Amino acid sequence: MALSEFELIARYFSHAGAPREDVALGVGDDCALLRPPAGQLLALTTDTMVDGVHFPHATRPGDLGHKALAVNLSDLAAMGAEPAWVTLALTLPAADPAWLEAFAGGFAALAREHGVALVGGDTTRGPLSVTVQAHGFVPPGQALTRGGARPGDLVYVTGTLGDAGLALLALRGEIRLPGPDLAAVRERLDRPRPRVGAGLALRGIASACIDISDGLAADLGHILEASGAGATLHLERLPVSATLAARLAAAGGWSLPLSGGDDYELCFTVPAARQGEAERALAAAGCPADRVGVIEAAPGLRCVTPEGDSVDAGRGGWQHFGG
Ligand SMILES: Nc1ncnc2c1ncn2[C@@H]1O[C@H](COP(=O)(O)OP(=O)(O)OP(=O)(O)O)[C@@H](O)[C@H]1O
Ligand SMILES: Cc1ncc(C[n+]2csc(CCOP(=O)(O)O)c2C)c(N)n1
Ligand SMILES: [Mg+2]
Ligand SMILES: [Mg+2]
Ligand SMILES: [Mg+2]
Repeated sequence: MALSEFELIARYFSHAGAPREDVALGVGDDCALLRPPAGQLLALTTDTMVDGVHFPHATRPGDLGHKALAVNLSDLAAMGAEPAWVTLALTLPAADPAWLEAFAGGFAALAREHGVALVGGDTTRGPLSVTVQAHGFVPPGQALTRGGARPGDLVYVTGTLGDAGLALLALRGEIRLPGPDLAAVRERLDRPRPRVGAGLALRGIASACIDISDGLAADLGHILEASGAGATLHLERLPVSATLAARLAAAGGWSLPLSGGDDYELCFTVPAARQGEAERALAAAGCPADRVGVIEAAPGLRCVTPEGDSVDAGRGGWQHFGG
């Protein structure tokens, strides 16, 4: 017997997250009823993923469930917010139990890892598309915004950049990778790890922060615009995996780390006087980070090589319109 819409919701999504005491009423009524903690700000964000646009059609459903949640937790991380609740709006071409089981499993595993409750959503038929809205908490005055970078601040990036873009090149047949390297970069594309702990550790230390979804050049560009500043990036300092480092020229030079996107790492700025504090806080959070540049008063992004040559970062980055 075919699964009805309400059986589908009850079976796969009524418990696809962590239980939380601040959820007075979760999945099943016209609204969820939630208890925001007294004295904290609610941080709220949403991102959509569309088949063939945000993920290759062949993406496994468990990976899609993970990634749709991960990209939203990444935005909470970028603000220094502590994740709490999420909603899930799903548009599905068909109600396939095996697909739903795997999708809900990937979603629930990451939700439980971060103590996040799935409190509601929507289910419709149509071309595959997944929208998550994530809610988190941050004390007043402690959110990491895009607008606080000042000349002299140091620019940092967590983890490594460009592997997700390399995976897309390989999946399109534009570059050949040995099996283990392909598996490693596909893991970065399909199962990004949102830097929630790093965002929390940077509260009260970073002067600005953003998560890297469209590419470092574009996303650092948002910090620069919001802060009314510019920056110089030292390309040789950009953190890349051994897999990407071994074939950087074949993969388009610095274009993947600068503009490949889908990295879900954090780019943040720190006043020079707080460099040690920032590096210790991130180390304690178990998050690698590299100092890649400096904020300057002159607007624009300048990318330089150790020889002093300038490289054009272009307008770069992932955009749905224009560009
Ligand atoms: N249709 C819209 N209506 C209102 N606000 C929007 C709309 N689309 C985007 N925004 C807002 O514009 C800002 C930038 O959105 P954007 O989606 O670029 O950020 P992001 O989620 O950090 O990046 P990405 O989508 O690449 O992960 C955010 O504050 C977002 O809430
Ligand atoms: C099939 C396929 N084509 C391209 C990409 C790359 N990509 C898609 S969306 C995005 C940035 C974030 O999007 P948004 O700004 O909408 O949140 C990036 C880097 C992909 N992952 N899969
Ligand atoms: Mg967005
Ligand atoms: Mg973001
Ligand atoms: Mg986002």
